Amino acid sequence: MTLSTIICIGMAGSGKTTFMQRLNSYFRSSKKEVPYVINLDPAVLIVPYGCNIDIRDSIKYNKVMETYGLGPNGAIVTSLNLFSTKIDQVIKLVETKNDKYEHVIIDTPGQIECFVWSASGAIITESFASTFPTVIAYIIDTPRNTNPTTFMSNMLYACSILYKTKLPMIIVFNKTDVKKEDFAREWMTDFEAFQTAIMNDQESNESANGSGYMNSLINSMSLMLEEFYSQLDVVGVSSYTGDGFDSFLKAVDDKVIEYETYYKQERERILREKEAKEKKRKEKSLSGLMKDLGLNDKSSGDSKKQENNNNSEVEVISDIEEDENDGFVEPDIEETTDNEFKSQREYTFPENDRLEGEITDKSYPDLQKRYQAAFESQAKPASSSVAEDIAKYIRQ
Ligand SMILES: Nc1nc2c(ncn2[C@@H]2O[C@H](COP(=O)(O)OP(=O)(O)OP(=O)(O)O)[C@@H](O)[C@H]2O)c(=O)[nH]1
Repeated sequence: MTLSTIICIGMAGSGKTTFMQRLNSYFRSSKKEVPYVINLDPAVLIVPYGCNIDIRDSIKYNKVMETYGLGPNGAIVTSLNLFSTKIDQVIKLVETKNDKYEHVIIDTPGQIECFVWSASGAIITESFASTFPTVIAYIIDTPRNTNPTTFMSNMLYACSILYKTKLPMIIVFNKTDVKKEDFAREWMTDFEAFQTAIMNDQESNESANGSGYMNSLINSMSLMLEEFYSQLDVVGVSSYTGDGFDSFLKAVDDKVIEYETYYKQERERILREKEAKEKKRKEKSLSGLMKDLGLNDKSSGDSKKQENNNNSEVEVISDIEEDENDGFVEPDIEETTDNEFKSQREYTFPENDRLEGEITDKSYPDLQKRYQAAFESQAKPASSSVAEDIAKYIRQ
């Protein structure tokens, strides 16, 4: 069995959380399958579905605001940053579930830009995508996108996410119990129908929208979007009634195959290119450093070896920690509102490592020693004349 990941992204209020709740219950009732559920929204008050991993267990959003003096969005980004420092542990934990689960479903913050455009959002997405076949479900509030201009803006956002994440994407028109997604399908396949919608919109808003600039911009963009539409699967669902979830899961299966046949190779190629570039950059900066230190080629070769040796010994913080607790700690039951789901929780950060993410001597007792050893092995010894000069200077 191969685990695949579905990351739900969408504008605030598009219905991501309700969609996750329905998807979770749909898996259980219709597919007789239990999905592995992750909540990455640190600011949500109540999560109405059972979570296996909840960012709120590790990071207290209110405390992040207080501690760092941040506003709501800054605190979401900072919370994600803190969480992303431990993403390797989360991935390792999820990997151990490979035999038991088929799907991991992930809810993201409603403030879409906090996740999509932040470094941590990229790290989290990338970590999942490089370990499991990963699909983006872009959730759209259908009734609110009946205006062609709003529709176009939303599609451009989806387009930018597709090109940023380089992952297969399913456009999910949610709330079809209120408004069917047919109009959107038509706009996505028939350029003239979309032009007509724009013209109608222009006529009805003539007084408010005097200049035709916006509409001509939209016209040209819609041509560009044709290419984007061709890469998408489109489904209409109602998270209220459960309508359309069959098609959604079918689309997920198709996209997983697409991931395996196309995206995976493409990602690996990009990764190889990145690694080669990084290697070149490191070599260049190392030779620059050696030159600055006045070392000749032979010694620089030795130093390179030494550096490589040191690098191979360096562990990431979480590796050190892992030896101690393997990523599992007791969940903090009292502090959350959704106690009924708490028993499923599997992952929080260790208590002394919460929030500030500060590396203390207590948490990592040998870190200081290792830094010292690395420093001593790398540092250039001061010549005796320099030492004398320094001593003279101190005596003065
Ligand atoms: N009619 C209808 N309403 C829905 C549907 N899905 C969600 N809603 C409503 O849309 C509103 C927003 O839903 P949420 O699930 O909270 O949306 P969200 O995207 O998670 O919101 P944020 O996390 O705040 O960004 C709520 O009032 C839901 O009840 C649906 O399929 N049909």
